[in-house]
Amino acid sequence: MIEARIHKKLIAAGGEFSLSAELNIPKGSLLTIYGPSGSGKTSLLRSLAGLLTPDKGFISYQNNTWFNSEKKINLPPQKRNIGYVFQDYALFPNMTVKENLEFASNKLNRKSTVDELLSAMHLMELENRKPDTLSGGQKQRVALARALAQKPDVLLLDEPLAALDTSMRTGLQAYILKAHKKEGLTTILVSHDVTEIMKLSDITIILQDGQISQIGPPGELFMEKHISGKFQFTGTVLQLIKQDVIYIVNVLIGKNVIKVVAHPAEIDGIQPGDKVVVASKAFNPVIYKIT
Ligand SMILES: Nc1ncnc2c1ncn2[C@@H]1O[C@H](COP(=O)(O)OP(=O)(O)OP(=O)(O)O)[C@@H](O)[C@H]1O
Repeated sequence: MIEARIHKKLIAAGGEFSLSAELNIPKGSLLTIYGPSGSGKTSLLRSLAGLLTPDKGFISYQNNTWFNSEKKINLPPQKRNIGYVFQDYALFPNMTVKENLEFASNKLNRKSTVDELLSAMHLMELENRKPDTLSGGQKQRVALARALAQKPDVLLLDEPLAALDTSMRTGLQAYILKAHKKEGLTTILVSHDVTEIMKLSDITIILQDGQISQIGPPGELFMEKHISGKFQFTGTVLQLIKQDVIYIVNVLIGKNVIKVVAHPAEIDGIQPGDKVVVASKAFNPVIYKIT
């Protein structure tokens, strides 16, 4: 269990605000953090990792104190056994892909751990390359592999799949979930992708202006529970997924994701990011772009 009470004054462009979060995360959970840009998601992860010192509060993992402002305890990051995938990857530039992983892994089973991760992340062909010769998506895969190589207790992921295309993203989502379960990790994932959150996490917190505004299973926070026969909503297209001869369109409406079944002709010209209206016509869903 991670128990944390974190209070930290942050300075945004518009002035000071307080990050103030109380978390009890059972060991083995996969918790996601969702919220607008600047709401404090990265600062919360950095506080847990020991990279940002809270003004007040405490953090413990399995009853071991990592931070306690009153008792003046503040374990450095390397004593917290955390794997961290940063938004900007933070790879060692002078080491190859393989050396980055070897550096992070323990001596015990180093070779098998590194080889397994290189293979799982499709990095075998890149193992002798230096980070500055890799694409953003490739760097992100190396960063994820390196975080797992150190066999952490707690895995902190700051939008780890943001730079990847859909098929790589889907593959790595499955791999994260597998590693999370196999290693019994406690994982905290920052994501803006509601579909990803729904797929991966047991529990989600929504952070707004440094405060937890909602907490619960993502299905409850994001899914529309009572869709009536007659409805008309505006939303943003998240994803179009081809399934045989039809498309499944994931549309974000408020905080809810609606799945609309559409024929190719209906979604002609519609792309992720477009604002659309989802309505019903004779009990069939229709979708059209707002121009
Ligand atoms: N060490 C710090 N001291 C004071 N303020 C900080 C510090 N680090 C970040 N901030 C400020 O805190 C605010 C929240 O930043 P943070 O990176 O935690 O947000 P975020 O929710 O992760 O955003 P994004 O989704 O864009 O990554 C920002 O306005 C930032 O400038």
